[in-house]
Amino acid sequence: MPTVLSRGSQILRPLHRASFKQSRSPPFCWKQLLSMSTNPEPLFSEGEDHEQLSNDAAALLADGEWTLSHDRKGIERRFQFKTFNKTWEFMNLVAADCKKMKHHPEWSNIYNKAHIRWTTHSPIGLSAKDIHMARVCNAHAETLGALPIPQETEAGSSATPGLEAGDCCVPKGTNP
Ligand SMILES: C[C@H](O)[C@H](O)[C@H]1CNC2=NC(N)=NC(=O)C2=N1
Repeated sequence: MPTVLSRGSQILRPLHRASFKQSRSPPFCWKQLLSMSTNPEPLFSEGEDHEQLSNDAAALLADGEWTLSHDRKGIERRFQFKTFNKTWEFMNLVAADCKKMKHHPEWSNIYNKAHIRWTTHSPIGLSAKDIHMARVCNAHAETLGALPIPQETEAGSSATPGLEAGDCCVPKGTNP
């Protein structure tokens, strides 16, 4: 047993020294890191008008309903309706516009909720088509009387937002 311990400490010592040296000179700018974490910019698809898209994205994200995805390559929003039928109707309307635009969402549905993420796969990133389709979703949701959803706090939002299993299984009336 003592042999194992002394072998272990021999291995650890040089590693400790190396990591101490590295921690004395941070390889990034703290100011830049702070601004990225508080107000991250989307990663736009190549070939897009970044200035125009940046303004459009900022306008869309302003009220907090659409949020920037964690990888910054897309935008996402949760919709909620009174019934499953309304939710399905909403998804059908969006699907018809996807066909026209030749642009498709990453989405999921549980009962009366739909989670939609718009991102462009080729070229990768956020594009004008994503912004356009997000607006299309907003318009259809309004027409169908989407319900307001309480906004999640920063601490409460999950790394992979969407719908949780069991989201449909709450007693009637307690659903937010
Ligand atoms: C040929 C066709 O237009 C492309 O494959 C489309 C289809 N739908 C798409 N949808 C999304 N979200 N991103 C794309 O890059 C994409 N490409």
